Amino acid sequence: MSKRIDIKNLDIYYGKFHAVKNVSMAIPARAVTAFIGSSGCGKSTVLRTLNRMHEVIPGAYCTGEVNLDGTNLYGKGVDAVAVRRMVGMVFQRPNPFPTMSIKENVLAGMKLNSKRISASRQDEIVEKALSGANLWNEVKDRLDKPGSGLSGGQQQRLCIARAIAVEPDVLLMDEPCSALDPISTLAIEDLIHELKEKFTVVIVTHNMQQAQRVSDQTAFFNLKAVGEPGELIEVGETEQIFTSPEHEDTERYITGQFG
Ligand SMILES: Nc1ncnc2c1ncn2[C@@H]1O[C@H](COP(=O)(O)OP(=O)(O)OP(=O)(O)O)[C@@H](O)[C@H]1O
Repeated sequence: MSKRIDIKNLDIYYGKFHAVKNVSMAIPARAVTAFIGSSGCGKSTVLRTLNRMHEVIPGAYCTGEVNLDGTNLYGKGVDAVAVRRMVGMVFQRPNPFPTMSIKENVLAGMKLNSKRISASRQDEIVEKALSGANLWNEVKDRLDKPGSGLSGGQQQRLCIARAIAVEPDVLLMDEPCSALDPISTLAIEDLIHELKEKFTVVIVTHNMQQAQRVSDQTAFFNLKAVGEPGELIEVGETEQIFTSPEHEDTERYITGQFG
């Protein structure tokens, strides 16, 4: 569990559109890495290539390497479904399966991955994943009720439970708090602190305070002009990026002068 990622010379395209140019960076294990940058610079695009999720978009492809503890996720014979099991994802809007109970939602990924799980093992997995997502105490007495009956913040924690139930190595989060109120946001941020003990976490956020609160490392992406590909401008320890960035564009972005 918890593996490092090494991105090498990654270029990403949507058909003929070159969306992101030549990204190389390391993402350490057992740490939180934040992707920041103005709208359209390619943060979500890069995030999606870390578990080959961009491949569900017709025409989208990338070149270069994404190595998970040394294994290239784009190497010959590597199965995209197996990759998504190792590298889980949580989206902007909580998206529990509406017709499924809380318990079924947690087990949804497991059932896709393995044939039969005994009832007692299912109970263990559900309790462990919901506890890991800080939701167990709130839902343990209503596991058979629909997941869609929970509050927005609870639904997002349910989605995190669903993602961690399959015990991935990496957890990708694409603006996981953008649809949540401030209290639910703080609950998710606290949870992210705990998750990094077990998982490598990568989070896209527009919220500078959030990047500073939750991440150990920050990567700043930028776009020279509309129609140009997004680029990684700099990556470093979060404190350094926010106190003494090397690039003028980073300084302007974190001080709110553009974006
Ligand atoms: N499915 C898609 N098909 C075609 N182009 C896309 C697709 N998704 C994103 N793009 C384009 O790729 C570029 C990068 O988009 P992306 O969503 O990765 O940026 P972002 O930095 O995450 O933006 P935001 O902060 O607004 O979410 C943009 O020009 C966008 O229009």
